[in-house]
Amino acid sequence: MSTDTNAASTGPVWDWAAGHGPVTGALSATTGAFALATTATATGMPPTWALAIGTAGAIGHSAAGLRERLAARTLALRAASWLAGAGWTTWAITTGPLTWAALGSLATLGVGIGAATHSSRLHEEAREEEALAVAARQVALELSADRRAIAAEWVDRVQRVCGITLRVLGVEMWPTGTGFTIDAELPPGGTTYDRIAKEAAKLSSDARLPHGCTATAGPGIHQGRVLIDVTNVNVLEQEVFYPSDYSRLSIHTGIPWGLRTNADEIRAFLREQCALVAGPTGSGKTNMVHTILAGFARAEDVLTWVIDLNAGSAGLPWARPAFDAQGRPVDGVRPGIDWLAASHKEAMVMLDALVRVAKRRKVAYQDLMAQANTDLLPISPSIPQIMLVVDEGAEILASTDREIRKLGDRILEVIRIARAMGARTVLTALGATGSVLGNLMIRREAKVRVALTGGEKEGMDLGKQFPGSRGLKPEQAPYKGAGFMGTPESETALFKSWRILPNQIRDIVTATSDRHPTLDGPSAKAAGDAYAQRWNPDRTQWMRDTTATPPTAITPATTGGQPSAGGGLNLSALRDKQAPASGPDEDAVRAFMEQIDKRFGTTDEPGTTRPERPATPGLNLSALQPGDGDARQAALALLLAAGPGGTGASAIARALADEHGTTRQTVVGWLKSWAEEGEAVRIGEGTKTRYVHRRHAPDQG
Ligand SMILES: Nc1ncnc2c1ncn2[C@@H]1O[C@H](COP(=O)(O)OP(=O)(O)OP(=O)(O)O)[C@@H](O)[C@H]1O
Repeated sequence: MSTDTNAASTGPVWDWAAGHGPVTGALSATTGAFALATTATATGMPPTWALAIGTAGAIGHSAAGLRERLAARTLALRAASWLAGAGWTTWAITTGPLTWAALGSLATLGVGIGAATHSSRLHEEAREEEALAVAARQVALELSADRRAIAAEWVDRVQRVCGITLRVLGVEMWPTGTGFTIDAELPPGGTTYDRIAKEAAKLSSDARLPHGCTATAGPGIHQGRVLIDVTNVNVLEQEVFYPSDYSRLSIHTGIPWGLRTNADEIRAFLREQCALVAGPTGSGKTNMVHTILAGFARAEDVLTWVIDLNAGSAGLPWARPAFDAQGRPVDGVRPGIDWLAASHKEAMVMLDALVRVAKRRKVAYQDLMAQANTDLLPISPSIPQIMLVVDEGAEILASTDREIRKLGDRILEVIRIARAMGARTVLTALGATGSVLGNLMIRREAKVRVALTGGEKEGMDLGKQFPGSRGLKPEQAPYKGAGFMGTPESETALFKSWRILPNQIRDIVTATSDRHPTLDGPSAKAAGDAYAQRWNPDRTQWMRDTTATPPTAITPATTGGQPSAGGGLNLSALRDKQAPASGPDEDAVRAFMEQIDKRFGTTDEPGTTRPERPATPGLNLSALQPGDGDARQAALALLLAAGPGGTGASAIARALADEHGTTRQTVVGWLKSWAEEGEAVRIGEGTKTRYVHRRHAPDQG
């Protein structure tokens, strides 16, 4: 070890940049004065120079102190210190600094300066604290003036509209900035809060609240108090993105599904309940399914099995990032869902396995339940809940087609037998018509209900979907992703689902990969090979076959002579989804490619088309889909610019870090999905792995 290091580790550490305290300040002043006096005596300097220097110092420091707005007392002390030091130095130069009288008086001077500095510092600190307190009092005063104004306004309003005189005890402004709550005492004489509650619409109108905003009264801390929640910002109208906090959730803590009008999160508690999400085409139902899958992916004790006979589209974005172009698992990434069935056959295999799991759990966990003294299987990361999500599942249940009916029966069997054993369902429906809600099992077991209205009135029987809730009108939520939600824990009211885009789904898949549980031993055994092989590349070939749609032989049906929403069994697999040759997606992609071409000079020769671009919009273009973040697009541009040599995740992440704050892990996810989609080619292994854009890939010449 070097001596330098020793010295550094043992000696005091001086911070020459630090300001002076009472001790160092006094030391600095006295040693400075002493040094000047001895040097001046030795060199014969005129003593008046010291006095001139001291006076200049006193003036300079006072000016600086004034700029810092120091107290007059501190300024006087500083000036006095300079002048006293200068006086001593002048005297010492005249009489000789190396006498006992000179040294003694210098020491006394030092102690005096130190003590005075200490006291002036305390004074400065007290002044600063007082100034802060005055500012805080001022803010509080203004705030409470605001609250007083609100209180007075609402006392008048409730008097005018309901004929009740309230005494407001508090007004709490919501941290979300979207409204406030008034806590008030009802007048004596037996007035109840519901006399105000039933005038909600009139109060909202009297307050001139924007559309989608409400003034709702609820019970206070005792029966003589009322809480009035007033929203003044229309959350329903806004596009609110899924939160970027992917913290761990559990089936027991509830899974957030969206926002109330006061911007509070609303959670679905699905340990024992099933859910029904109804929404006509274009209401934002697919988006909502993704936010539901996002919540399940974040939970440490949930495995999600998805059935989507519409080409598996609800589950695909959650599965694909975990597999490469050949369908092999990608290291370190687990799919955000645990099983995906896009065909009738696979759905049947899945449902059979689920019924076997539920039955097996009943036997296998008898001891565990006896020990825990419960008849509900204790769900935990080691015995996870299985959430079966069936897109347009309600229409499957209502179908009269024999084959589809078999699927429907199995879904109903799961709903009927598996509550205690930890398997619940989330079914979506195009419309909450009588044919769906006529089913007793759904009515009884699926009490977590959502109706996405999007302003659609046809087939929207909100009274049937939310029995007991009066006055719900689709017109109240005429926005995509908005509607009503009610659960056994939370009254039916307006709600807005978050918006979620493909790049965020990929982020969530990556971020939650290490937290998904594995199916417990007895269940996995009961589920058998059908489950163990679910991600087998042969079974998932359809996911990579981007031009094929799994055939779904479903015949439109009528139920009890009544056509279901949209006219018969309107499964979207049957809808004409053939996109035009050039849709908005394709246009956006083309515009982006042109930008890249401009920047990197990669434009095709005039007259050449882009044969490698898939002709069908929406296929194999997710790398460039609009809505993907700037960072992702910038990453793609870098990949393209890297040419045939290619580049890697670290290099891209470094280049994006400053502007976009992108992490390497995120870039890894993008590169993997591009490789999988054929947008990029992976070359080399381990630390030598590089990615080359397909335009520069070796086989493209
Ligand atoms: N929560 C939301 N917030 C804002 N806009 C939304 C929300 N959900 C959906 N949208 C908008 O509505 C459009 C349609 O959404 P989505 O595809 O989810 O509807 P859908 O009901 O599933 O329709 P389809 O059955 O035709 O697929 C989206 O492209 C988006 O522009």
